[in-house]
Amino acid sequence: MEENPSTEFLENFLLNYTGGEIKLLQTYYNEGIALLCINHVEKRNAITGKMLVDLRNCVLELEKWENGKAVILYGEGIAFSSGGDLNFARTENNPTSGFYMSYYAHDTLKRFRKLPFVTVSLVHGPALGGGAELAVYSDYVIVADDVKLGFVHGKMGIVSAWGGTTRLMRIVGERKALEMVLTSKIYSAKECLDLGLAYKIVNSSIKLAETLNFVRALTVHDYSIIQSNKNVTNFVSENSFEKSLDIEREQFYPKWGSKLNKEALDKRIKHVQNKN
Ligand SMILES: CCC(=O)SCCNC(=O)CCNC(=O)[C@H](O)C(C)(C)COP(=O)(O)OP(=O)(O)OC[C@H]1O[C@@H](n2cnc3c(N)ncnc32)[C@H](O)[C@@H]1OP(=O)(O)O
Repeated sequence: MEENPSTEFLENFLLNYTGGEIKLLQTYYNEGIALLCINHVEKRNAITGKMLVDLRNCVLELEKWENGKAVILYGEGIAFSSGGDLNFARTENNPTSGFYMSYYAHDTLKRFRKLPFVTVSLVHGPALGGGAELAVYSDYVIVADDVKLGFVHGKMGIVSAWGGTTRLMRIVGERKALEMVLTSKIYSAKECLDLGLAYKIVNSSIKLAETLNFVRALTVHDYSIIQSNKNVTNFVSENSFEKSLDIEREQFYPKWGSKLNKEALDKRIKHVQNKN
């Protein structure tokens, strides 16, 4: 296994797994607000290798945005994200592939955390496994009233792949984070709010409009003020954050392709049952 794989090597590997896209929408750029859209609707916004590459390209583009103020990460269709693509999980079911995926995603998401903009995840419907991990990377998690959020990795014989436990602990504290990852429980909007994971609940039928209003209220000042404030808050404990991601990856990748993981992947997986 290459311990410091190049970006080019990792992208060639991940781009074998196509489907879906993550794209930047400039609809509200005039207000300093970017939309980062997860779109793989037919697979409940499962994140393919190609979508991890898309995400990185979006983050690289955002890094160049001089007068930006905020980014809203959201999912098209009826889910925020069903997590890592099970096609990739079943095909690349070995620790080396797990290491490569995790290494690449960590690097992208560390860059996302360092953006000098207010970041907000608008989370609705299922947000499971890697989907829950992506959700907690933002400064603020806004949940719609239909959210079903769960760190279901344990049920899959793995632990978090993309740094989600490190982020989760920072948001909800050690004991609540541990409870969430140890139980793999699926949380409702009210439970997310009570945990301190969600900052606000929005109505699922007008969720983007409500989230935009929340973001507008936070971004009334000039972009230079917002970015300076974000540069300060981003800096605080950055080193321990990055070190913790390294440890999280060391725990994750040997479990990718383990006996437990294989047994879970061999089953028909549905973490949330439809009511009808
Ligand atoms: C990074 C590590 C990780 O993320 S580990 C966690 C991986 N994620 C999962 O295990 C989620 C498994 N999926 C589910 O629990 C359900 O599909 C959820 C998301 C609750 C949606 O249920 P429901 O609305 O009834 O839809 P469904 O099950 O019929 O699925 C529709 C189609 O989407 C697919 N799908 C779903 N999740 C994934 C996924 N993670 N990767 C790839 N495909 C996924 C389903 O297989 C189904 O596809 P198809 O229509 O049968 O072709």
